[in-house]
Amino acid sequence: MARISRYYDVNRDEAGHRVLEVKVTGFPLLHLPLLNKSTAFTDEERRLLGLEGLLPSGVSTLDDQKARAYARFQEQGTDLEKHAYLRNLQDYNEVLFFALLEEHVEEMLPIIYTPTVGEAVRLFSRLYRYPRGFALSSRNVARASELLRNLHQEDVRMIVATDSSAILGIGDQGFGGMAISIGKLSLYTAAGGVGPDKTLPVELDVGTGRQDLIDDPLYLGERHARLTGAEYDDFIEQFVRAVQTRYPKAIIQWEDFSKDTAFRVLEKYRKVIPSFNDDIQGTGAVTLAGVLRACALKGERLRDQVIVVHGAGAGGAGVAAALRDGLGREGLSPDEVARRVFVLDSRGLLTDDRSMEEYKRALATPRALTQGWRGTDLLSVVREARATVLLGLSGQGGIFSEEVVRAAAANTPRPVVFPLSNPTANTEALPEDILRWSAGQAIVATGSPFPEVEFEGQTHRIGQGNNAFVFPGLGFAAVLTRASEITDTMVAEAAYALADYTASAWPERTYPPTHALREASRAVALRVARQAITEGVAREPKVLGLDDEGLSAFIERRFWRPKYLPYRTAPGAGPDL
Ligand SMILES: NC(=O)c1ccc[n+]([C@@H]2O[C@H](COP(=O)([O-])OP(=O)(O)OC[C@H]3O[C@@H](n4cnc5c(N)ncnc54)[C@H](O)[C@@H]3O)[C@@H](O)[C@H]2O)c1
Ligand SMILES: O=C(O)C[C@H](O)C(=O)O
Ligand SMILES: [Mn+2]
Repeated sequence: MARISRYYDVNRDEAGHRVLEVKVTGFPLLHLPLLNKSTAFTDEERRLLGLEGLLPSGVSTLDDQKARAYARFQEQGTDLEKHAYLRNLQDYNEVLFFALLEEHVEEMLPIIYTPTVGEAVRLFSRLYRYPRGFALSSRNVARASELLRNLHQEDVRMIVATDSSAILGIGDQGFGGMAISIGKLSLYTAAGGVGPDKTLPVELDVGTGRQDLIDDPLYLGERHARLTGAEYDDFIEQFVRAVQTRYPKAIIQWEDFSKDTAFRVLEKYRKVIPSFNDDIQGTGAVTLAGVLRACALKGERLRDQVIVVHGAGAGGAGVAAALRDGLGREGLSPDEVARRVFVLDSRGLLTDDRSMEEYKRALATPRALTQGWRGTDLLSVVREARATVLLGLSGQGGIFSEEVVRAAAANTPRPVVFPLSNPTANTEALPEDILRWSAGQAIVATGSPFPEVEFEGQTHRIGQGNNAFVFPGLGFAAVLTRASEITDTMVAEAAYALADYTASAWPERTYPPTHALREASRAVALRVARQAITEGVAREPKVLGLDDEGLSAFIERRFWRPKYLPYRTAPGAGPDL
């Protein structure tokens, strides 16, 4: 049996039930978040594990503990305090943290994830309390393999790694990006079924371009400019090689790399180690899914739309590529596709006669198409191209102005407007404004959560178009099938799986409600796993011969759930560390 951790393993008892065999007892056992049941240790476990006298005599159930923790959660004054409270709980007792999250996912998702996680990133060095994850820096990267051996986990399967160069829409955050890696992995466990013992958040601390961080005496990261060029490339290379050695079954999700590194790192490593870029590919898939749903809601097809993507970084380019692919699948030729998707960066429309970064070239509009246009700024493009779909990935709060939204509404009875930038302050337009400017006709989804909008007696639900609906299922499928590679077709399958799931379970909506995140992720995981098997990239022998029912049952069985297992000591366990 594969070992799970230096401190424990899961085994079967005589009756065949799962039991956790600990190699640590006494006080340290109460300080390992993956092992600590705190007040839920039974009297017998307390006796056996040297815990008597270390805990109050009352024994709580997990439900009691949840009730206690939820009451404390509610007493926290601000969202940031709630975030800190939940993060402390996670670092104290992970089963309890995930059990609580499971019960209150709609309420707690915006606290552990977007938008509050953005504040936690900004204030990371100030909020810091307990160690979590793996911090690689320019100072220690040469010894990456050796340092990975300091981690107690023996079988990490899912890594989220950031270099913090473009966190959400708030830019370079130095070491603080670690909070994003942690938040994404919490969703992997809560929604994607990957056990917390199999996840590893990573901060690739290559320095920061922020002088204010370098000058901050409390800053916890490396105090030097970002590595670039060969130094940067070597850093990533050493990280990847070390992961391959220590955790050969691991998958990497690249997160919040700025456009300057995101495409390069993805392309260099996607065939070296199973990996994907969440901002490029996850966002592409989630946006395609939402636009497909929006089209269905208005009784049209994707191929009928003219799409403007505002922002051409990792997110924008990924979204444009996914929509182009979607249009191709509906039968449009490459020429026709080029007339349907218009991408803008900070200098306006990408046209093929312009200078631009290499990765943008494939998304550029032929100059000839813009003949006679009055301009190539956002408003002009919406007007001249007669855009029906407006997708915001520029991180520029408020840039979808009244004029822009009205221009889109003039092109079609039901414009689709998705301001997808995070966190909340970076949203390109507020849902209530979009609905007002479009006389209640727009179909709106946002990257950060927004409450529903009442407009002229109608209630409009605002879907959350966030890659959270894609990455947990996509990554989980790759883990379960031990995919050798995460292919573009697997990512596309995630988009169609999400759209189909939403159509059947939430037919009135663009995206499922967040309390259905886990169900949505399972639907995504099933289809992606099937695609991996069909394409021959699945390496897990147990999934190869399975039909859909068998595959679904396999996913269900492997889905980690927060509950306490009975404990016993492993043979040879010491009294403490
Ligand atoms: N909803 C989601 O799931 C999701 C996923 C990924 C990214 N995003 C959001 O997209 C935004 C960008 O993220 P990214 O990862 O692409 O960052 P990035 O740094 O890779 O790219 C940012 C891009 O924004 C564009 N931009 C900047 N100023 C602009 C302006 N004034 N006009 C037009 N374009 C401008 C540029 O093209 C730039 O390349 C962020 O706010 C992020 O939160 C949302
Ligand atoms: O983190 C999110 O909420 C989504 C996305 O990955 C982003 O960078 O904005
Ligand atoms: Mn991101």
